[in-house]
Amino acid sequence: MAVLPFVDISMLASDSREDRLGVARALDRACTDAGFLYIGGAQLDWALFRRLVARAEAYFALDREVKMANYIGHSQNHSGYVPVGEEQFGAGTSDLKEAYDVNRDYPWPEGRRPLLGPNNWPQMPGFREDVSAYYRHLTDIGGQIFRAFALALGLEEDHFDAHRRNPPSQLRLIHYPFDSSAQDRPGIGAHTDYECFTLLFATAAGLQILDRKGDWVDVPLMDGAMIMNIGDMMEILSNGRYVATTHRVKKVAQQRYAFPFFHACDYDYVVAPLVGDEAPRYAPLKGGEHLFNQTAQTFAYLKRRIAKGELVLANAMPLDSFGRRQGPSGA
Ligand SMILES: O=C(O)CCC(=O)C(=O)O
Ligand SMILES: [Fe+2]
Repeated sequence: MAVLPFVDISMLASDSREDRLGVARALDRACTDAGFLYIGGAQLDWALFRRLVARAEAYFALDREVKMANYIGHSQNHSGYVPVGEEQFGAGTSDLKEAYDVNRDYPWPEGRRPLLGPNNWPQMPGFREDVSAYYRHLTDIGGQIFRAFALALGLEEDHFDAHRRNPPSQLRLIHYPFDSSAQDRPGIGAHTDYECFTLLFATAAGLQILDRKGDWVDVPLMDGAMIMNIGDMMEILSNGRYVATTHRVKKVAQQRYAFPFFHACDYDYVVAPLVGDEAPRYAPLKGGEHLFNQTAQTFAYLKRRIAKGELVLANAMPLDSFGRRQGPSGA
């Protein structure tokens, strides 16, 4: 079992800079030591979480044909239903999970990007409203945490605000079905998250992280807390001070729902180390491009577009370019 640090972010909502700095220091320590942590705080609205679970349960219980009407492979900006088998992390293995993916709902024609456009919503009363309310809530919490990271990295507190006007942050509703015959398939293969940081809420244990020794360890759920982890882009921004920890969901022994929210900066924001006069250890990359390139390497519909020559990736990096390398037990 992993023993992860816990950070209470309540004081990020305080008017006192000293209070906010206190949280920033705790966050800095936790991210330097572990890269995976629990966060709790008075600003987390648990009623929104419960409504999200109820919507997910109702949605995933629909027939496959109904869900396929919103197949993500029909969308132009990566939003919609992800059937079992669509995502492949390792060669020859596909994840045993289905999902519904939404982005920032961006209706305007100007400024669209491969991961920024209008969301694809299912015909299910209340789904759009509750998922959007959760999305807005997590966007607010994420904004507070971005400001704490700015303080932790010695930047102006509002440093990231100007780079987060329309970030293509993704919210995934993931359902890992119970299947007793599939114990050896990964729920989700080993990976790092691509964005700055992820806030995860899940209904059951199952997540594992790769520790410093190269062993997979279980991450237990903690009551009243979300799980947070560093992604590739924060590893770059912090010049490796925080590391994107490799994780997976292994051998699902019970039905499970998980809701990761991946906090990104604007699509065109160039992600480069932001730490003073230290020598940069990472080459800059375009945030949205990295996110889309990594996504295109795991989703079957995007791989098909690449194979047909409809989609050409620029500057794509291997999937395991960040974080600690895979442990001895494999994916
Ligand atoms: O299901 C989980 O707990 C984690 C999911 C995850 O790692 C991801 O979607 O990137
Ligand atoms: Fe992940």
